[in-house]
Amino acid sequence: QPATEKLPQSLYDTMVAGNGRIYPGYRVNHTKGALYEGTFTPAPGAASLTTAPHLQSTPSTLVLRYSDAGGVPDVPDTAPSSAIRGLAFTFRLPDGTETDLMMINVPVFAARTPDEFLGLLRAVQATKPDLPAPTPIAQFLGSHPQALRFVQMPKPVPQSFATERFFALHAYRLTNAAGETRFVRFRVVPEAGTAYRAPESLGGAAPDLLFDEIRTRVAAGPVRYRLEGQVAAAGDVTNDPTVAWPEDRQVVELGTISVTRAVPDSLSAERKVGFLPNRVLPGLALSDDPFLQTRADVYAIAFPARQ
Ligand code: HEM
Repeated sequence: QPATEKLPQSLYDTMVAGNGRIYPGYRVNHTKGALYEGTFTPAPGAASLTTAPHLQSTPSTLVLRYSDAGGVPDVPDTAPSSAIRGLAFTFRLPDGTETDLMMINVPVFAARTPDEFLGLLRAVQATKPDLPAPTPIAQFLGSHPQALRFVQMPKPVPQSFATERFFALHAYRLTNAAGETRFVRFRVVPEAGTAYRAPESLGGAAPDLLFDEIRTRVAAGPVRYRLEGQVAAAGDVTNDPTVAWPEDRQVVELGTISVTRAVPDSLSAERKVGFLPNRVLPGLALSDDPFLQTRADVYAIAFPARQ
């Protein structure tokens, strides 16, 4: 990468190029999605970790968007390129204060740094059908075990967006009223439990299987998730989202997410909505994970480009 090249712009441009064509008004990644509303009620233990206002006692309203990764608006939900799914939230307090959380349905990422992620995107794009082995992507995966593990990780199609777990991946730095600071990774666990579809059940599945399902489910009653914070122990890595923290780390229940309503005319509504991994509030700060700032810089390019 030449020194003059700006990383966020390169990431954005490379994603656009990877899509092969532009869908005006749509996101360049997580293009297929749907907007919902709901509420968040903090759990009593949340304030032990942070003074962030949405994690005290006042409920927030939520705007949230379910998505399939990839750059194609009408991709089938069962396509391999849709296997990474997103869930992004804006929490809005009664005084208008806002904070966001962005999650995907895998607990670790494919790249250790944004620069390495750019390398992965470029290796994918440089791999043309008739190239001799080893192809650029095979070479990349051969020299980046975290990326190989990400590619090989099982990513079954969930029964529903309501039976999937989601992870914010990057550590955040939380400070409580006593001034104690801890690193936390947020995740969301479905109240219905996790449930996945058998691959042999997917033949002939409707292209909008999961988006149709969640609309019907929410219309019948609220869909609930638990927001949890996994708390780092001393020495746990906070700047690399490919490194999972051991599962025996303390997990604090932070509150209940209730998805209550599909936003009518989601397609035009979601265009005006954007989420940012660095939209934080006092008591909740970024860690030293370089993705948080670089991603925010990429999203700040992507949002105006689709208005
Ligand atoms: C350097 C790495 C990454 C790049 C370049 C990138 C880029 C993008 C872009 C350009 C969009 C569309 C944004 C918009 O138009 O508003 C997007 C959406 C999204 N990204 Fe990333 N992303 C990266 C890493 C991640 C990670 C690690 C996560 C998970 C924690 C994530 C979760 C999401 C979600 C959930 C959306 C959809 C947001 C929505 O529904 O509006 N991304 N990403």
